Amino acid sequence: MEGHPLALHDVMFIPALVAQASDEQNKKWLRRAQRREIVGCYAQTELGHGSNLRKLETTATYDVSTQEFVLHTPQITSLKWWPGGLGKSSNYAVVVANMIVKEKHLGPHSFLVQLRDEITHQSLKGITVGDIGPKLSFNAIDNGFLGFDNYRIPRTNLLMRHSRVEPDGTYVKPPHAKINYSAMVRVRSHMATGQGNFLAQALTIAVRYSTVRRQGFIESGEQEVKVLDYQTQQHRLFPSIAKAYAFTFAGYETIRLYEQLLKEVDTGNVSLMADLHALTSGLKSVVTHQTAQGIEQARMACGGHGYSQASYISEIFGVAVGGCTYEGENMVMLLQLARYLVKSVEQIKAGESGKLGPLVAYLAVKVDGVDLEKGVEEYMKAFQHVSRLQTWKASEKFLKLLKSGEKREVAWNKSSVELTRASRLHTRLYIAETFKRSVQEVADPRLKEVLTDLLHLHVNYELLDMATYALEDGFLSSSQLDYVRDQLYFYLAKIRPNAVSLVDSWEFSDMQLRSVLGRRDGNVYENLVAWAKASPLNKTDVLPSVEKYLKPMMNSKL
Ligand SMILES: CCCCCCCC/C=C\CCCCCCCCCCCCCCCC(=O)SCCNC(=O)CCNC(=O)[C@H](O)C(C)(C)COP(=O)(O)OP(=O)(O)OC[C@H]1O[C@@H](n2cnc3c(N)ncnc32)[C@H](O)[C@@H]1OP(=O)(O)O
Ligand SMILES: Cc1cc2nc3c(=O)[nH]c(=O)nc-3n(C[C@H](O)[C@H](O)[C@H](O)COP(=O)(O)OP(=O)(O)OC[C@H]3O[C@@H](n4cnc5c(N)ncnc54)[C@H](O)[C@@H]3O)c2cc1C
Repeated sequence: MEGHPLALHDVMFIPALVAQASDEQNKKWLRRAQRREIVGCYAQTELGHGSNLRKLETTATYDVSTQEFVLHTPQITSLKWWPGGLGKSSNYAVVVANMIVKEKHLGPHSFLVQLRDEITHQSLKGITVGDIGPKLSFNAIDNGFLGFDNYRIPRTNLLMRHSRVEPDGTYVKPPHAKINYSAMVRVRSHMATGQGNFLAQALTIAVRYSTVRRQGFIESGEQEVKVLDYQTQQHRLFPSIAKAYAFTFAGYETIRLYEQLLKEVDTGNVSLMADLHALTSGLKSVVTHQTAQGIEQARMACGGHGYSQASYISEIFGVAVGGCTYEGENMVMLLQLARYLVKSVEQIKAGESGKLGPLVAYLAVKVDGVDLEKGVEEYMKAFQHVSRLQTWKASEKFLKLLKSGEKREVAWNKSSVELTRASRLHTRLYIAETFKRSVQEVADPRLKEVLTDLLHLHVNYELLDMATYALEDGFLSSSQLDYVRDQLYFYLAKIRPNAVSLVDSWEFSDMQLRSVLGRRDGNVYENLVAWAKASPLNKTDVLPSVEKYLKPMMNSKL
């Protein structure tokens, strides 16, 4: 759970080679990487810049006389900082640097760079590399720093699948300006399933424990109730169970789209890039945020024992919450999706609705009201309405500021909170729609019934959560919201008998969960005592600190 020093080798180094190195280059490097003869990482972020890639400072200047690139770290803020596995484990890196050819700055490009000797593992001359120190979590990964002192690499180490520098310095442009960002898009495409998995782990622990823990009464009776029978406990946990499934379904779709994109790009078709970038930017942001919230609620749902490391939920939280930052800070990525939404509104205003992609076509179609009692389809229309309303509102605000003479960037900044709200609503609509579609495709009728209950829970929970938007223009009435509330409570109770099966179906082993509270056999109390007894503080009855500090204090006459 704390990560693995080779994680980035698999998650980013190899995928960057697959997507960005030419076939010829990969004949040389990929097999070696796959066999782990060389170990690599993805070195992009710098001490001074992570979000704004166009301002990366590491330079790769082409020297036509030797046909080499000279990598250099001009100042302290240009040090690579954060890359996982960079500090100690990797002997190679895909380094993203600002490429300069014939004095022309050509923007961020990726290079394969050897950092350490393959035999001794010592860092090479011209390379400064090390670990950045302990972090909130992921402490089994050596996130590192890296500096170059006019370090030379062959021209052929520029990853040349999509763009090239010829020996004479002629630059051949890629088919899409952002094609070198593909390793990031890949990770973002995988993050919804990865985060769904973290959420699922925390929920398995909390739900299982909530059937072991008995405290208080609902009706006066002989035995105290399992805390899972409290409506508040169900409200805390069950909507997150639905989300863990929803995120997984949405993630399957983005992974499939990424694979499709890879194939299409190889045939020169880059049309999917903008759509997938917008989609994964929003999805990674919403999913990581909601996952972190869900895990924290799962911890609190375990009361005092949730706070103990024996629950293991704090570890899961630490790792999962990193996703709000890595692969693009969430606000920054929500604003990337917002660009796409605003452009869509501009297209509609220009009478070009026909050109809108399928995920944003709803922005052009107004709906006057919904009859929620007719079922999930009507909820989708309500989600579309709130997303459309907010997207138009935020876009109009931005466009009005522009018209009033504000500079584009200033107008954008002044509209950015509203824009991020639009991005979240659009993404939540996407999640609900993929959830609905995925459940419709389930063949087993009993499984479909349980998942349909979860879907109903999800849409009612979500609509209530975004109710202010729907009330704002009178789209939903307060009696409709009462209906949504009643439905929510109905589905909480309906899901209760299946809650343990729903989390058990994820099939985490005790070894994976590492949680005393979430044990499959439910023997929580005996094992909490055993876990406490194993604490290093309990190795001796009396600690050395008694003689050293406590006694002098207790015996002091002052
Ligand atoms: C839960 C973890 C899951 C991870 C799983 C990964 C997959 C693994 C699979 C299986 C393995 C499972 C095992 C899991 C084990 C887990 C182990 C631990 C994993 C830890 C992983 C940690 C990895 C972390 C790595 C990193 O963080 S790398 C660094 C990431 N950095 C960023 O993301 C930087 C963010 N910034 C940017 O991307 C860019 O700066 C920007 C914000 C996009 C802006 O770029 P730029 O300035 O160049 O462009 P703009 O001017 O803003 O826009 C101009 C137009 O370009 C369009 N655009 C931008 N980007 C793209 C793109 N990528 N594609 C297409 N188009 C793009 C933009 O939309 C603009 O268009 P316009 O039309 O509006 O003009
Ligand atoms: C666990 C972990 C693993 C990582 N692994 C890697 C790795 O393997 N390789 C790698 O290269 N990097 C890695 N990183 C770095 C990571 O990708 C960056 O930290 C991340 O992209 C955020 O960039 P930043 O640190 O520059 O944040 P900043 O941009 O400095 O963010 C600070 C604040 O500024 C705000 N902000 C910044 N720009 C804007 C804007 N335009 N509009 C509005 N608000 C803005 C942000 O929203 C945030 O609130 C990792 C980071 C972490 C935490």
